[in-house]
Amino acid sequence: MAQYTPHELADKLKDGLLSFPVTAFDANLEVDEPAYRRHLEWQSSFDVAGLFAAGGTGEGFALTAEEAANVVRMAVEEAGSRVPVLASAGGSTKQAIQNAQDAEAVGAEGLLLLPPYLTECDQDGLYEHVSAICAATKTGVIVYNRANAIYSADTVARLAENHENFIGFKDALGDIEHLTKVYAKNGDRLFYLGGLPTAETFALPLLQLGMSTYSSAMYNFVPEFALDFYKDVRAQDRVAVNEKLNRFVLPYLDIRDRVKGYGVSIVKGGLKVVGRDSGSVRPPLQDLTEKDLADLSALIKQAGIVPTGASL
Ligand SMILES: O=C([O-])C(=O)C[C@H](O)[C@@H](O)C(=O)[O-]
Repeated sequence: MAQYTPHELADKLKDGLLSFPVTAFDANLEVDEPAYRRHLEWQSSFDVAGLFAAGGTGEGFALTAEEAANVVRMAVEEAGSRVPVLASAGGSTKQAIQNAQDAEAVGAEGLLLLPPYLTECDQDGLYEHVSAICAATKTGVIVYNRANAIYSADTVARLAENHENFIGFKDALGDIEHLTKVYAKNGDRLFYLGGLPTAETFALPLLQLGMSTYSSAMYNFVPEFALDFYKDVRAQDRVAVNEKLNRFVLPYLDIRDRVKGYGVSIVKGGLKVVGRDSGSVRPPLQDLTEKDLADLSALIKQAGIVPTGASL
């Protein structure tokens, strides 16, 4: 049973950092329940505003619907009393409705709606797709603006007008003109979150466009650093943000960009480095090579951001 109304949820999420926990796998690449629960316990022990289970960093794209529902259930059981847990929904409209209802049944407070799979779509079709999902759940729905699902300012406004539980707009496109139009038209009716890969990189400029928060993948393995970064962003402390970009985030991008799909693999690599192994990534992703892992380890150490209690 949800503890927040959709609007209470939006209020909570918009003013804090958002965690997208990895899904732990064992040596056979099956979901590793104990390791996942340990990770959730750690992730929810800090001051984050929301925890999105089985998202992109959680390899939701590599989970079956049953696995995803199970992962969300564990997240609610483990962390739900401390921080609101949200789930992902994707695929066909019917599949996304099923994901939404599975998530609601296990106590998720909200939903991140991923783009439909393997097709093009235009505004009326997107409107119908999102409308059907909003109508099928009482929980808050956030659309993910990326790939084939680019929501115009008018479509966002139409959804907001017709669905009370439509609460948020997450962006992974980074088109300034588009974001300006969406925010200018919809203002505080929604909350806005940045979701470009390694969201810290863009966090300060996007704040000016109304995006008061973002999904932090690196929060998984350096939570204290990620939270400090978010504080600096919200304080609009450009000097502090730049210092952290130079000390860790930008050199981190250099390792992340060595192989396609490393955006997730590097997060699991970071967890290995800090002694909180969550296993390998599932195909089609690949684990960091030994050299890349060693470089990441050296960078975390050199940046002086080893999490409390860990030793490298
Ligand atoms: O679904 C997800 O994991 C994401 O939103 C992508 C990442 O969290 C992205 O924002 C990042 O890499 O920081």
